[in-house]
Amino acid sequence: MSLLKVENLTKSYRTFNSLFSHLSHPALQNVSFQLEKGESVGLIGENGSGKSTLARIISGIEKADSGHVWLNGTDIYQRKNRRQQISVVFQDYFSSVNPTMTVLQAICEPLLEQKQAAAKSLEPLVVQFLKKVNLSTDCLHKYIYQLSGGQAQRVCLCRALINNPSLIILDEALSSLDIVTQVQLLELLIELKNEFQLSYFFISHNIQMICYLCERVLFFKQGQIITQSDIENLAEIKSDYAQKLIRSVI
Ligand SMILES: Nc1ncnc2c1ncn2[C@@H]1O[C@H](COP(=O)(O)OP(=O)(O)OP(=O)(O)O)[C@@H](O)[C@H]1O
Repeated sequence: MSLLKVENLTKSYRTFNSLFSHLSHPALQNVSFQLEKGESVGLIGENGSGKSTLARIISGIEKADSGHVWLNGTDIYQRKNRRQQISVVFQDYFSSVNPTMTVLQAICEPLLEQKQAAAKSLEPLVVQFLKKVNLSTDCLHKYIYQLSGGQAQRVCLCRALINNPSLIILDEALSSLDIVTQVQLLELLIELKNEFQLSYFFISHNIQMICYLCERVLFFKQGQIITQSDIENLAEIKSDYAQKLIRSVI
């Protein structure tokens, strides 16, 4: 059984063009794909092609108009399944976590929503996770706004890991970091993947990062997967659109 099965997802947004009429704009059109346990899949596509909409729907933040998302054979809209098994890290770390929380509070928050526990009692666990993402325990009582971008994104990774998920969605999670920090975090993601048997759904405009982290890549255009390829066969891809996206970075 696949870890993730996405079946015929369709989503449209309404935009009002006057007080009384609206236009329906399709963001996703019959999107289907599967991701196996332990596999990491990249998603690349031009701006506005619907990548973040897909991420929000798979993670259960937003609902599709039609279609299904199955995780380990269970519908993700059953809240308890989603919360424990899918985590998301977004590009904008300062809006993903409340900047006035301490690192301890921010990392514990997903667990506190599930369990009746106090942040203090989870401190030893948080310290273990900080070590895993190479953050000093000196950070524990710092506020999020006092961290650098790279440190804040490591905190977001800790938050994502603490629920022991089987799938982490990374939506442009490294895009706003400098190249040195990007490479450090890519290496860290690979270590964490091996240690926790994770799968990643990695959304990026950068095919080089996708090649580094993933085994397969989906090419997205106007809300549809137009082609896909194993990373090792990328040179043989036929689609002009996919070739253009590959050439735009390499
Ligand atoms: N909440 C919303 N309300 C209305 N339209 C939306 C909403 N969210 C996204 N859209 C529209 O849906 C389309 C897909 O947007 P989305 O952000 O998913 O694309 P994307 O591929 O992630 O873009 P980018 O690479 O620029 O981040 C766009 O036309 C966008 O304007």
